[in-house]
Amino acid sequence: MCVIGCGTMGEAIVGGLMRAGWLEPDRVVVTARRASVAERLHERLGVAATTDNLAACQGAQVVLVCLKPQRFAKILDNDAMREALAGKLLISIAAGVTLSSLAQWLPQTALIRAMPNTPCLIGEGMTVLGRRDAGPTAASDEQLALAKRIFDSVGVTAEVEPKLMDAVTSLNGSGPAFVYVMLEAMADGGVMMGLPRDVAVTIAAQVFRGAAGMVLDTDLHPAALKDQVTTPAGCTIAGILTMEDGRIRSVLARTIQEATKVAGSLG
Ligand SMILES: NC(=O)C1=CN([C@@H]2O[C@H](COP(=O)(O)OP(=O)(O)OC[C@H]3O[C@@H](n4cnc5c(N)ncnc54)[C@H](O)[C@@H]3O)[C@@H](O)[C@H]2O)C=CC1
Ligand SMILES: O=C(O)[C@@H]1CCC=N1
Repeated sequence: MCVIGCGTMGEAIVGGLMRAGWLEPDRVVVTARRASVAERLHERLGVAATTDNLAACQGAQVVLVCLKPQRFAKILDNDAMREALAGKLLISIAAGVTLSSLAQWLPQTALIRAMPNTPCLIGEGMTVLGRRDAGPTAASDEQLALAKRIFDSVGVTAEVEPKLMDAVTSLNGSGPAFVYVMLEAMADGGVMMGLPRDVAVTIAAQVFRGAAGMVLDTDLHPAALKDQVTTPAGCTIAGILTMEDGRIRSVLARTIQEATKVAGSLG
């Protein structure tokens, strides 16, 4: 396997794969733009690291591209790369780089788009996969299963139609940042009411973790879970009405809508 552009996300995924025992260090090569960065990656991850993207792709069966969207064309759209990647599986995690663009550059490569998020770093990621259902660049069921195994090692995976990748880029890829803003704001409220900052942040983070677990581990709708907390004439409903006065639901939903629009323009 090779990881082209091994930055924040690439390192999270490679680290997760090795921790899960899924990938031996001698089975992966990672790339970076600068030799000093490659050297540091080699030291941190214990894997081969190079600045030579072409050689890395030539020696790999599976190629995970973790470059920023604007770097894709320069690195992938050339004959040497087309030849190196023909008949192989390429998985791109970039926002906004469509399967159509990838197929134009690499018409003989099996292609999968994946949208992971930074909690992959701690094995709590969510990754959403998309592939074309026909044509020379459509990944096979076996290739999709392989991609799923890769990302299952750093969290949970799901599949959507390719046309929904911008929506999952926003909800899933950007989602952690939106949660951090909400978490920080709730902790600020605790600080305002006298809690020490570290205590407030720990409580807020555990509230998000616990509440998310309740949604995932029970069959209950979020609204039913909210009702469990909301004592008549109690403090929770007082807080919820304040949230609704601030139009928090439409603000959050529109956040996903706006980020989806921008995600679609990044490729
Ligand atoms: N950061 C996030 O939360 C998420 C990012 N993504 C997508 O993942 C991709 C990577 O994002 P990050 O890891 O955050 O970015 P990053 O900037 O940390 O990683 C990109 C890496 O590419 C390397 N690079 C640049 N030019 C290169 C070249 N010519 N050859 C080889 N390597 C080169 C850089 O050294 C850098 O380490 C982006 O396309 C982004 O849309 C997807 C989901 C979540
Ligand atoms: O903000 C971005 O463009 C990237 C894609 C998803 C998360 N971060």
